[in-house]
Amino acid sequence: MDNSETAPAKPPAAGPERSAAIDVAHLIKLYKTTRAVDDVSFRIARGSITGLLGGNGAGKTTTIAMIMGLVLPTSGRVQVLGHAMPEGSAEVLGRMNFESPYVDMPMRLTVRQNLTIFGRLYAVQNLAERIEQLASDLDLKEFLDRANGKLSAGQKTRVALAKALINQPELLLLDEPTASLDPDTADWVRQHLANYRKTHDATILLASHNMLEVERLCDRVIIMKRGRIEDDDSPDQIMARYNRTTLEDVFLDVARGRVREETP
Ligand SMILES: Nc1ncnc2c1ncn2[C@@H]1O[C@H](COP(=O)(O)OP(=O)(O)OP(=O)(O)O)[C@@H](O)[C@H]1O
Repeated sequence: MDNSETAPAKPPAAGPERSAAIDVAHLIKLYKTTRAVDDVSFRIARGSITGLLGGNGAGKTTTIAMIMGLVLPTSGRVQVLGHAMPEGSAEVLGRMNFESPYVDMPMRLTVRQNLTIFGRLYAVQNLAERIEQLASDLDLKEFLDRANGKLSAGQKTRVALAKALINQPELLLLDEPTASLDPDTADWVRQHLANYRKTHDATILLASHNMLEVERLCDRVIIMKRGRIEDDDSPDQIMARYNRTTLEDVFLDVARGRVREETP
Protein backbone atom coordinates (compact mmCIF):
# COMPACT_ATOMS: atom_id res chain seq x y z
CA MET A 1 0.00 0.00 0.00
CA ASP A 2 1.23 3.47 -0.81
CA ASN A 3 0.80 5.41 2.42
CA SER A 4 2.95 8.36 1.45
CA GLU A 5 -0.08 10.67 1.68
CA THR A 6 -0.89 9.73 5.24
CA ALA A 7 2.56 9.05 6.66
CA PRO A 8 3.68 11.72 9.14
CA ALA A 9 6.38 14.05 7.88
CA LYS A 10 9.85 12.78 8.72
CA PRO A 11 11.60 14.81 11.41
CA PRO A 12 14.76 16.54 10.19
CA ALA A 13 17.74 14.20 10.29
CA ALA A 14 19.39 14.39 13.68
CA GLY A 15 22.84 13.24 14.73
CA PRO A 16 26.28 13.78 13.31
CA GLU A 17 25.33 15.12 9.86
CA ARG A 18 23.26 17.98 11.33
CA SER A 19 25.72 18.98 14.04
CA ALA A 20 28.11 21.94 14.17
CA ALA A 21 31.39 21.57 12.30
CA ILE A 22 33.27 22.17 15.54
CA ASP A 23 31.89 22.16 19.06
CA VAL A 24 34.29 22.67 21.95
CA ALA A 25 33.18 23.01 25.55
CA HIS A 26 35.20 24.02 28.59
CA LEU A 27 38.44 23.11 26.90
CA ILE A 28 41.48 23.32 29.15
CA LYS A 29 45.10 22.49 28.37
CA LEU A 30 47.71 22.79 31.09
CA TYR A 31 51.44 22.42 30.45
CA LYS A 32 52.93 22.18 33.97
CA THR A 33 52.32 25.74 35.16
CA THR A 34 51.14 27.19 31.81
CA ARG A 35 47.41 27.42 31.19
CA ALA A 36 47.76 27.29 27.39
CA VAL A 37 43.99 27.01 26.92
CA ASP A 38 41.83 27.99 29.84
CA ASP A 39 38.13 27.08 29.69
CA VAL A 40 37.35 27.76 26.04
CA SER A 41 33.92 27.03 24.55
CA PHE A 42 32.59 27.73 21.05
CA ARG A 43 30.54 26.18 18.26
CA ILE A 44 31.36 26.72 14.62
CA ALA A 45 28.56 26.44 12.08
CA ARG A 46 29.09 24.43 8.91
CA GLY A 47 29.95 26.50 5.87
CA SER A 48 31.41 29.41 7.86
CA ILE A 49 34.86 30.97 7.93
CA THR A 50 36.06 31.84 11.42
CA GLY A 51 39.25 33.66 12.36
CA LEU A 52 41.11 32.82 15.55
CA LEU A 53 43.07 35.88 16.64
CA GLY A 54 45.39 36.49 19.52
CA GLY A 55 48.92 37.50 20.38
CA ASN A 56 51.87 35.13 20.56
CA GLY A 57 51.19 32.42 23.09
CA ALA A 58 47.44 33.17 23.30
CA GLY A 59 46.55 29.49 22.78
CA LYS A 60 45.46 29.43 19.13
CA THR A 61 47.71 26.60 17.94
CA THR A 62 47.00 24.51 21.03
CA THR A 63 43.25 24.95 20.46
CA ILE A 64 43.59 23.86 16.81
CA ALA A 65 45.78 20.91 17.81
CA MET A 66 43.12 19.73 20.29
CA ILE A 67 40.42 20.08 17.62
CA MET A 68 42.53 17.85 15.38
CA GLY A 69 43.03 15.32 18.14
CA LEU A 70 46.82 15.85 18.06
CA VAL A 71 46.97 17.23 21.60
CA LEU A 72 44.87 15.75 24.38
CA PRO A 73 42.92 18.28 26.44
CA THR A 74 43.52 18.30 30.19
CA SER A 75 39.75 18.55 30.43
CA GLY A 76 36.77 19.58 28.34
CA ARG A 77 35.09 18.22 25.25
CA VAL A 78 35.81 18.46 21.51
CA GLN A 79 33.38 17.39 18.80
CA VAL A 80 34.26 17.58 15.12
CA LEU A 81 31.63 16.98 12.40
CA GLY A 82 29.49 15.39 15.09
CA HIS A 83 32.13 13.03 16.46
CA ALA A 84 33.97 13.25 19.78
CA MET A 85 37.71 13.77 19.42
CA PRO A 86 40.08 12.06 19.65
CA GLU A 87 37.89 8.93 20.01
CA GLY A 88 36.08 9.54 16.73
CA SER A 89 39.15 10.59 14.77
CA ALA A 90 38.92 7.58 12.45
CA GLU A 91 35.48 8.86 11.37
CA VAL A 92 36.52 12.44 10.70
CA LEU A 93 40.24 12.74 9.91
CA GLY A 94 39.61 11.85 6.26
CA ARG A 95 37.01 14.63 6.03
CA MET A 96 39.22 17.36 7.44
CA ASN A 97 42.68 18.72 6.74
CA PHE A 98 45.21 21.12 8.17
CA GLU A 99 47.78 23.56 6.89
CA SER A 100 50.61 25.23 8.69
CA PRO A 101 53.61 26.84 7.01
CA TYR A 102 55.58 25.82 10.10
CA VAL A 103 55.19 22.10 9.40
CA ASP A 104 57.59 21.18 6.63
CA MET A 105 57.08 18.36 4.15
CA PRO A 106 60.01 16.08 3.28
CA MET A 107 62.56 18.35 1.58
CA ARG A 108 64.15 15.91 -0.87
CA LEU A 109 60.88 14.75 -2.38
CA THR A 110 59.41 16.74 -5.22
CA VAL A 111 56.14 18.58 -4.84
CA ARG A 112 54.39 15.92 -6.90
CA GLN A 113 55.87 13.09 -4.78
CA ASN A 114 54.82 14.83 -1.57
CA LEU A 115 51.29 15.42 -2.82
CA THR A 116 51.14 11.80 -3.99
CA ILE A 117 52.06 10.53 -0.52
CA PHE A 118 49.50 12.72 1.21
CA GLY A 119 46.88 11.86 -1.41
CA ARG A 120 47.45 8.15 -0.79
CA LEU A 121 47.18 8.65 2.97
CA TYR A 122 43.74 10.13 2.31
CA ALA A 123 42.90 7.43 -0.27
CA VAL A 124 42.12 10.11 -2.87
CA GLN A 125 40.52 8.70 -6.01
CA ASN A 126 42.11 9.59 -9.39
CA LEU A 127 45.06 11.07 -7.53
CA ALA A 128 47.20 12.03 -10.53
CA GLU A 129 44.31 14.08 -11.94
CA ARG A 130 43.61 15.66 -8.56
CA ILE A 131 47.26 16.75 -8.31
CA GLU A 132 47.14 18.25 -11.82
CA GLN A 133 43.96 20.08 -10.89
CA LEU A 134 45.49 21.51 -7.72
CA ALA A 135 48.67 22.44 -9.60
CA SER A 136 46.55 24.38 -12.04
CA ASP A 137 44.30 25.97 -9.35
CA LEU A 138 47.20 27.00 -7.15
CA ASP A 139 49.69 27.78 -9.89
CA LEU A 140 52.19 25.06 -8.96
CA LYS A 141 52.84 23.63 -12.41
CA GLU A 142 56.17 25.39 -12.85
CA PHE A 143 57.69 23.63 -9.81
CA LEU A 144 55.64 20.45 -9.51
CA ASP A 145 58.73 18.32 -10.18
CA ARG A 146 61.14 20.38 -8.08
CA ALA A 147 62.32 19.18 -4.64
CA ASN A 148 60.34 20.78 -1.82
CA GLY A 149 63.60 21.97 -0.24
CA LYS A 150 64.33 24.10 -3.29
CA LEU A 151 61.17 26.18 -3.15
CA SER A 152 60.82 29.73 -1.91
CA ALA A 153 58.83 30.29 1.29
CA GLY A 154 55.84 31.56 -0.70
CA GLN A 155 55.92 28.56 -3.05
CA LYS A 156 56.03 26.24 -0.02
CA THR A 157 52.96 27.94 1.42
CA ARG A 158 51.05 27.28 -1.80
CA VAL A 159 52.18 23.63 -1.80
CA ALA A 160 51.06 23.34 1.82
CA LEU A 161 47.66 24.66 0.77
CA ALA A 162 47.51 22.09 -2.05
CA LYS A 163 48.29 19.38 0.48
CA ALA A 164 45.51 20.69 2.73
CA LEU A 165 42.98 20.59 -0.12
CA ILE A 166 44.03 17.23 -1.57
CA ASN A 167 41.13 15.30 0.00
CA GLN A 168 38.59 18.10 -0.65
CA PRO A 169 38.01 18.47 3.09
CA GLU A 170 34.70 19.50 4.62
CA LEU A 171 36.64 21.14 7.43
CA LEU A 172 39.86 23.03 6.90
CA LEU A 173 42.04 24.21 9.79
CA LEU A 174 44.63 26.76 8.77
CA ASP A 175 47.49 28.24 10.75
CA GLU A 176 48.65 31.47 9.06
CA PRO A 177 47.54 30.43 5.54
CA THR A 178 49.18 33.40 3.82
CA ALA A 179 52.43 33.57 5.78
CA SER A 180 55.38 34.51 3.51
CA LEU A 181 53.16 35.34 0.56
CA ASP A 182 53.47 38.62 -1.30
CA PRO A 183 50.31 40.78 -1.09
CA ASP A 184 49.14 39.82 -4.58
CA THR A 185 49.54 36.06 -4.02
CA ALA A 186 48.07 36.34 -0.51
CA ASP A 187 44.99 38.04 -1.93
CA TRP A 188 44.71 35.38 -4.58
CA VAL A 189 44.96 32.58 -1.96
CA ARG A 190 42.23 34.27 0.11
CA GLN A 191 40.04 34.37 -2.99
CA HIS A 192 40.75 30.69 -3.57
CA LEU A 193 39.76 29.84 0.01
CA ALA A 194 36.57 31.89 -0.26
CA ASN A 195 35.67 30.07 -3.50
CA TYR A 196 36.51 26.70 -1.98
CA ARG A 197 34.17 27.40 0.93
CA LYS A 198 31.41 28.35 -1.49
CA THR A 199 31.80 25.49 -3.95
CA HIS A 200 32.30 22.78 -1.29
CA ASP A 201 30.15 24.28 1.48
CA ALA A 202 33.29 23.82 3.56
CA THR A 203 33.99 25.13 7.03
CA ILE A 204 37.24 26.99 7.63
CA LEU A 205 38.88 27.90 10.93
CA LEU A 206 42.04 29.94 10.53
CA ALA A 207 44.54 31.34 12.98
CA SER A 208 46.08 34.51 11.65
CA HIS A 209 48.11 37.54 12.64
CA ASN A 210 46.95 39.30 9.49
CA MET A 211 44.03 41.44 10.63
CA LEU A 212 43.09 42.61 7.16
CA GLU A 213 42.91 39.01 6.04
CA VAL A 214 40.52 38.15 8.84
CA GLU A 215 38.43 41.26 8.19
CA ARG A 216 38.07 40.35 4.50
CA LEU A 217 37.63 36.61 4.78
CA CYS A 218 35.89 35.77 8.03
CA ASP A 219 32.23 35.81 9.04
CA ARG A 220 33.24 35.54 12.64
CA VAL A 221 36.24 36.32 14.81
CA ILE A 222 37.25 34.67 18.07
CA ILE A 223 39.86 36.69 19.94
CA MET A 224 41.99 34.78 22.45
CA LYS A 225 44.18 36.19 25.16
CA ARG A 226 46.19 34.14 27.66
CA GLY A 227 44.25 30.99 26.86
CA ARG A 228 40.81 32.56 27.21
CA ILE A 229 38.23 33.94 24.78
CA GLU A 230 38.28 37.71 25.02
CA ASP A 231 35.63 38.33 22.36
CA ASP A 232 33.61 36.37 19.80
CA ASP A 233 31.46 38.02 17.12
CA SER A 234 31.37 39.19 13.49
CA PRO A 235 34.26 41.51 12.53
CA ASP A 236 31.81 44.43 12.17
CA GLN A 237 30.23 43.88 15.58
CA ILE A 238 33.61 43.57 17.25
CA MET A 239 34.92 46.75 15.63
CA ALA A 240 31.73 48.58 16.64
CA ARG A 241 32.05 47.33 20.22
CA TYR A 242 35.58 48.72 20.50
CA ASN A 243 34.60 51.83 18.54
CA ARG A 244 37.32 51.02 16.01
CA THR A 245 37.36 50.94 12.22
CA THR A 246 39.98 48.20 11.84
CA LEU A 247 40.54 44.85 13.53
CA GLU A 248 44.18 45.84 13.90
CA ASP A 249 43.17 48.63 16.29
CA VAL A 250 40.89 46.20 18.15
CA PHE A 251 43.80 43.76 18.41
CA LEU A 252 46.04 46.46 19.89
CA ASP A 253 43.31 47.44 22.36
CA VAL A 254 42.96 43.82 23.49
CA ALA A 255 46.71 43.22 23.62
CA ARG A 256 47.30 46.38 25.63
CA GLY A 257 44.35 45.80 27.92
CA ARG A 258 42.29 48.83 26.84
CA VAL A 259 38.66 48.44 27.80
CA ARG A 260 36.11 48.12 25.00
CA GLU A 261 33.05 50.35 24.69
CA GLU A 262 30.35 48.95 26.95
CA THR A 263 27.26 47.90 25.00
CA PRO A 264 24.03 49.26 26.51
N1 LIG B 1 54.32 21.51 24.11
C1 LIG B 1 54.29 22.54 24.95
N2 LIG B 1 54.87 22.46 26.15
C2 LIG B 1 54.82 23.48 27.02
N3 LIG B 1 54.20 24.66 26.78
C3 LIG B 1 53.59 24.79 25.58
C4 LIG B 1 53.61 23.75 24.61
N4 LIG B 1 52.91 24.17 23.52
C5 LIG B 1 52.50 25.43 23.80
N5 LIG B 1 52.90 25.79 25.03
C6 LIG B 1 52.62 27.08 25.69
O1 LIG B 1 51.22 27.28 25.63
C7 LIG B 1 50.92 28.65 25.38
C8 LIG B 1 50.04 28.76 24.14
O2 LIG B 1 50.82 28.42 22.99
P1 LIG B 1 50.23 28.37 21.51
O3 LIG B 1 51.28 27.83 20.62
O4 LIG B 1 48.92 27.66 21.55
O5 LIG B 1 49.96 29.92 21.22
P2 LIG B 1 49.59 30.66 19.86
O6 LIG B 1 48.43 31.54 20.16
O7 LIG B 1 49.44 29.71 18.75
O8 LIG B 1 50.88 31.57 19.64
P3 LIG B 1 51.64 32.09 18.30
O9 LIG B 1 50.82 33.20 17.76
O10 LIG B 1 52.94 32.57 18.88
O11 LIG B 1 51.80 30.94 17.37
C9 LIG B 1 52.26 29.37 25.26
O12 LIG B 1 52.57 29.95 26.51
C10 LIG B 1 53.24 28.26 24.94
O13 LIG B 1 54.52 28.54 25.41
